[in-house]
Amino acid sequence: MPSVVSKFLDKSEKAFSKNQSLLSTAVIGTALAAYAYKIGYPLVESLIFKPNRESDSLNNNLVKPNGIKSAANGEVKSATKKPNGVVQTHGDPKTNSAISKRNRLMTGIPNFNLAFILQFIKLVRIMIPSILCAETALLSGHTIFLFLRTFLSIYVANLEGAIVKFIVRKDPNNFVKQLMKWFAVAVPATFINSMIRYLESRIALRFRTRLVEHSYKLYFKNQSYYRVTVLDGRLDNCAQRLTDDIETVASTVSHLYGQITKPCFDILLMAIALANLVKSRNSNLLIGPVIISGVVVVSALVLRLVSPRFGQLVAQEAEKKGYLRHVHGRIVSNAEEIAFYNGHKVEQSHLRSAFRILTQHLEHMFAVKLWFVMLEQFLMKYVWSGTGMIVVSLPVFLPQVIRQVRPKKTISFTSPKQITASQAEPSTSQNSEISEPEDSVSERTHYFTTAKNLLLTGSNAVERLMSSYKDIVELAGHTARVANMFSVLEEASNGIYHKTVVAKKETIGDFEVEFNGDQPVAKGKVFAATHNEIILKNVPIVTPNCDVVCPSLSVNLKSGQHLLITGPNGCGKSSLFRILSGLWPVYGGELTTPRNSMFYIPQRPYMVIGNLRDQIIYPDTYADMINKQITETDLRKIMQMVHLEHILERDTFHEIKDWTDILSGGEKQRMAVARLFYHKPKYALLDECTSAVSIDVESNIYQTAIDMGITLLTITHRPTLWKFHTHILQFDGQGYWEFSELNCTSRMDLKKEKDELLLKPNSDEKTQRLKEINKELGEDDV
Ligand SMILES: Nc1ncnc2c1ncn2[C@@H]1O[C@H](COP(=O)(O)OP(=O)(O)OP(=O)(O)O)[C@@H](O)[C@H]1O
Repeated sequence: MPSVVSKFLDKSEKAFSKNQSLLSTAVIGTALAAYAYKIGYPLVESLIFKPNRESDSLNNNLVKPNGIKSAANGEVKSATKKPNGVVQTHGDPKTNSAISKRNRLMTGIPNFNLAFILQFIKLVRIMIPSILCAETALLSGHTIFLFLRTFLSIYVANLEGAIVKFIVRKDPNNFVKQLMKWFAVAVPATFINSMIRYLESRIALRFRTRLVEHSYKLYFKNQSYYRVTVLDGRLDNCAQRLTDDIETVASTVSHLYGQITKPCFDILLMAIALANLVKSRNSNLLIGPVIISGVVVVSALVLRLVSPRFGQLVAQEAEKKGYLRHVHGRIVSNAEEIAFYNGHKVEQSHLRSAFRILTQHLEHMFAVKLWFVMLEQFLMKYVWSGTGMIVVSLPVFLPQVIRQVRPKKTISFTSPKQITASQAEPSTSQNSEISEPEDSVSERTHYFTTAKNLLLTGSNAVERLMSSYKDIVELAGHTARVANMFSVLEEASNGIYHKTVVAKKETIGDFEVEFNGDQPVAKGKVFAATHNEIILKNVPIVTPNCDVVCPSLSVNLKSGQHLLITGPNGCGKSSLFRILSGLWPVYGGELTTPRNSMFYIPQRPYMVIGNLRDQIIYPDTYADMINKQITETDLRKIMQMVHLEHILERDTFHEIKDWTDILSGGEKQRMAVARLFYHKPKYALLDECTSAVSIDVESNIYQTAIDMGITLLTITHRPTLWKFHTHILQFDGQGYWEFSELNCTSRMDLKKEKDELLLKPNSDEKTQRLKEINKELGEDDV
């Protein structure tokens, strides 16, 4: 069998021997052509198609959460989107325009450019707020250790040179001495290395803490967390930016500091050490550095030219990761509903699709990186090493060349020390004749090993500096996302919103939102109530999409006048609460509210992380409760008022549990009412907040609230609650409304008549009468 194979190989070798060189040339040529195409084509493409690409990618970024994105390719399908993102603004126009202008300067495709520098400076100011802070102290310590590390590298390079020299010289005594030194150096060297890593992690954590604190401050300022999700459409996934992106920025900046500082020290000190070494060999000081600098500069230019847009790629990756996390989050928070529906197929397909988008992007990134890294490695590993070898050989070969040209003049390879020694003892010429060749070889080995080590450290330093460029461009991607989040949060807290708006409905009434350029102006005036009154004078109800739901609403309500709000679905009842609470801008008219004396209870009650006590006192803390001199006995009474005493029989006030899952729908609603009784506000905005509570308990609750002196503004479809109200605001669903005193008896009669009519067989007369009654009751006409 082996003979058969060898014969076959023999034959094939003969067959291919003629074409072998041709074949190799073809393979190398094809590889080079493919490489040149891969590197060259994107360059040509970017030069020719650059403007279109940039605008495309910007558009894609703008429309994210509001436009509907196709799952597979991330294209926007929003058919009727406005050409410009509409900006909604309230607050001081001068400040707003200054903030917008500054923020506009800082946007664009993430790369190593002016926008990145501005964004980075902004983040650095947050991460290092002053010269005298913990971060500067840590950075100084880090710098000192990096510097010490470089010194040690030079010392070790020399030591290794000496060790090799004594091996070549066959001098065991000196070899052992140098080896002992080498082991002794290992102790501080390992300590310094560990300290460098420790300080890098500490700095990263400090930076992260600063950024997180700053972002939380902005996130919770003027309800920005609500505004950026509902009123503004620029932040696709705030959670991803607040967690992952901030963490990446902090760790990358901390890492880059060492990555750039250490090589700078290395290059500087290695250059000095190498210069001394070259000087000691009486060689030319200029040739080596000129050759090295030339090669490094050319390599850097080539890499800069062919470098893909890592910043943009990294920003897109973060965006896609954020989307995947968002889909996961939705499943976690709606697990029960999905399980009831058996909707796992749909949810799984959403997850898969989100994951596929991410993997497709990562594959694209890996492919782009492959070609770049190949070129990078070729230049840095092979071209530089070759150059290093040439430079190291120069002091060895050049004197030989010179000696051949000028044979009479002798240049020895001995060290300066030996030169002086040989000059001082001319009589020992016979000895030196024997020992000189051995000494000369060991000295040359010493020189070569030291120079090689120094050059290696130096070239590693330059390599790290150059690959830092890639890291900086990647950092630009994350920086852009974090800085952009800060800008949007800042603007949102100042009332500046950008949102892609879908086509408007027909204008209702004579109110139209006024635009300044592409910015709708919130012209309404808001006053703080002096006597706990609520007054709306010609206030329009306008949605974040700039749809006018009600053109002009006027209501005058005093404390003690309980208001019932009715109307068909989508007529603007909850929106009125949003305007009263200051969540939505006031686009016209005048609004007077006692904002701090109002307490809102939604239909879907929110359960906070914490124990049972925390559920009742929210948004107060335990310290607030103590300050208000409210005891657990008082809380127990409140629990009895809302008929939740049975929970106290099985649970204590102090156990932390997931109350969203533990409590039933009705129990959660009653818990929300318990909050109302704890806070005892002047006004309660009740948005169908007892729809899951039994009618008799609900009546009890309403009576208790009135007895406590709380004025009720209630949205409800239950006639049993009418009797607790004195006034009625009835919307007709067409933008019109009626505000009057509530005549409960006549309303009840109408309701009774409607119920009786519904039991009768269908007829034109019945339909006509039902229409009239529904209009009067402000109910949906079916
Ligand atoms: N965040 C939003 N962005 C855009 N439009 C919104 C937003 N919230 C509500 N709307 C729209 O505003 C209109 C009024 O909504 P609102 O919630 O006030 O209705 P509602 O009268 O409370 O209805 P329901 O009785 O069904 O609760 C609706 O057409 C709704 O689609």
